[in-house]
Amino acid sequence: MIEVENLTKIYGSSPAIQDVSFAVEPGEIVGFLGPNGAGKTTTMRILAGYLPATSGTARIAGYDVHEDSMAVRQRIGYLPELPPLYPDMTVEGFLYFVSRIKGVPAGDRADKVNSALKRCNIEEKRKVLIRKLSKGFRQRVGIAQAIVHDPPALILDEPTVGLDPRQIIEMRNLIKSLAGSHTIILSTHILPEVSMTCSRVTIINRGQIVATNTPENLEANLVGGTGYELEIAGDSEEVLQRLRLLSGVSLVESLPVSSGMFLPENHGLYRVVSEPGEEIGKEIAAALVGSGLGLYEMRRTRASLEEVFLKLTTTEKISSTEVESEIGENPELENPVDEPSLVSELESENQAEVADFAPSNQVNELELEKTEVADSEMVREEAEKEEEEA
Ligand SMILES: Nc1ncnc2c1ncn2[C@@H]1O[C@H](COP(=O)(O)OP(=O)(O)OP(=O)(O)O)[C@@H](O)[C@H]1O
Repeated sequence: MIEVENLTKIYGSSPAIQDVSFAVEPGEIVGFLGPNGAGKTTTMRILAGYLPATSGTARIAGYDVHEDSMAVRQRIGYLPELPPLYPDMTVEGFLYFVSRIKGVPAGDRADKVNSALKRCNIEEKRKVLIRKLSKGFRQRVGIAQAIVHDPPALILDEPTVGLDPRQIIEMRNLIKSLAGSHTIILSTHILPEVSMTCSRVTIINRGQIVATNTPENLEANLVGGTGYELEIAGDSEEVLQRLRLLSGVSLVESLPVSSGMFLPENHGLYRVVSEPGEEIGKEIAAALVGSGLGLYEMRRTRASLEEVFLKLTTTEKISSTEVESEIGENPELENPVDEPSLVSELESENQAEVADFAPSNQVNELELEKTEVADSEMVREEAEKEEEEA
């Protein structure tokens, strides 16, 4: 559903992302995980058609995000880091408005809006002005606007940023409930987000993909095999010998008893690590119990996703002088453009024009962003007019 091949984006002379490739299968939720500045937002914006890549391709449902941006926009829902909501519209009015912009036929709008309100659990807020909503509810309205036209793919950029712990849980549950009927890519720098929400994770660091796998496999690969910690009663030499005789074992050792920990006499702590990919918990238990040794505790231990993440992303930080000189050289950093309005669908014609005349997608980026801002202002006015009429 989402295919990204060798995507590169260069700002000035520094690459924000380099040769990024990954794919998201239909119905999957993939986490795009990386530390600050890794290139997540850049990738999400390219996927959503709001930023042209310097090179490489990205396709959604078979359509190129640059060449067929109109077709792509009809097939995606995009939640930028700062959702573009109109504070003086009611939730319902805003969703009607968005559904119209997204091309939902007039006769279907009520159904689509009701369904988005229901799925995001904001039905009781339908008549409330957006500016009166808490951050958590605004974020749900942000998701509702992304799904109101029922797109097959959702691109969510840091969907839980700024939410309190309860709102984070609610948002994760909402995202999980959307999987299956939607293919989702969500960017985050928060680890539990991916292990709790995503079936696969792609880790990006300093603009490059450093790993793609399920959270479980990433953890298992780091350790090599599965680790087991055991509390066993019996002669220590005999215990070690029994464990070493097991097949599929790569390491057996006795562990020191930490101070403050009480163990009955004749009990000891041990650690066993299996060969890569082997699960030998049952065999360990059978061998110990079969030989009359007392197995009091057995616990599987694995590297946490946090360890994997740190291992893959811990690199030297650029010095502040480098950052300053980067800012000095690049006017875009000094004058960042607002996150594009979701309603800049209207820009598509202008964008097509820009694309026609620009020799490479690198050239038209500033034009594209200017168009986004201009359109967002135009649409804001239109939205206000519509609200007054209502
Ligand atoms: N308009 C721009 N001009 C110049 N450099 C930029 C621009 N936008 C982003 N960058 C740079 O590109 C790199 C990737 O930025 P990006 O915003 O994609 O990272 P991120 O992973 O989303 O970070 P965060 O988690 O902090 O939002 C950073 O070094 C950033 O400074």
